[in-house]
Amino acid sequence: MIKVEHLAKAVGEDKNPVLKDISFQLEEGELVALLGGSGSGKSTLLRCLALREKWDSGTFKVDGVNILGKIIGGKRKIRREWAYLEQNAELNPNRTALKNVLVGQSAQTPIWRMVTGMVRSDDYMGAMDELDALGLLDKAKLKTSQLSGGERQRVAIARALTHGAKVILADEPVTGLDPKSAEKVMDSLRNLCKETGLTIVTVLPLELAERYASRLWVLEDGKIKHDVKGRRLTSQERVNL
Ligand SMILES: Nc1ncnc2c1ncn2[C@@H]1O[C@H](COP(=O)(O)OP(=O)(O)OP(=O)(O)O)[C@@H](O)[C@H]1O
Repeated sequence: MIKVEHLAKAVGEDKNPVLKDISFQLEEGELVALLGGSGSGKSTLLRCLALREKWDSGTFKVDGVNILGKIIGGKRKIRREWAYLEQNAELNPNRTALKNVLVGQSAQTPIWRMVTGMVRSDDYMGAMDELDALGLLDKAKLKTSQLSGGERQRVAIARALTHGAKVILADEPVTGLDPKSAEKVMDSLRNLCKETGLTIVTVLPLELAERYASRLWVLEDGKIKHDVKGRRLTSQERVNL
């Protein structure tokens, strides 16, 4: 269980208070869509949760562990078990999809493995399983430069899962994709949440958010103004989107 209370974050030289008071509780397997007008703080919130930004204030607990406390283990837990996918997934274009999955993000991969590209056979099987689950088995041996945008996004997701991600924070994972590819990515994500208990917080266009997310958060004035489960937004709730 993830519990955030009173997260605040001001950005830039003029200390613009983008996040003023963010509080929520999240259970395993939820797929949360972050909505809000341009500049409402969606990316800033994801970056704070990924510990890419220092929090000004607030408490952050995961399974009872105080993440921002003095014990180092809390932050390490997030770095090991959570994956942050930026808008354009960084993959090595000259390596195959499989190699990109195997020799993943620097924080999670031993340096010798990144340099040599060497892998163990159980890692190989694990990576093939994730590629299969994301509908990419037949693309495993292609270089990622030969894949479509949606396929590359799914490789990035497979990489996060292979490296043990329990939570994925994804900033606009389907932006720039054609509608069919976007649906494929969202289908994969929704299935993973349902079947494996993966938790996702992601920025999505409203139409896809309402179709695929189990929960909708509307950010406004530095707060989660609406927190909606199991239904679409009302016209009043979507007025500033
Ligand atoms: N490093 C920074 N320095 C100065 N201002 C920043 C910085 N990061 C974000 N901001 C500002 O904070 C506000 C929130 O930005 P953020 O990227 O979180 O919004 P967003 O909701 O993701 O926006 P969009 O939907 O347009 O991507 C914006 O006004 C942005 O200009």
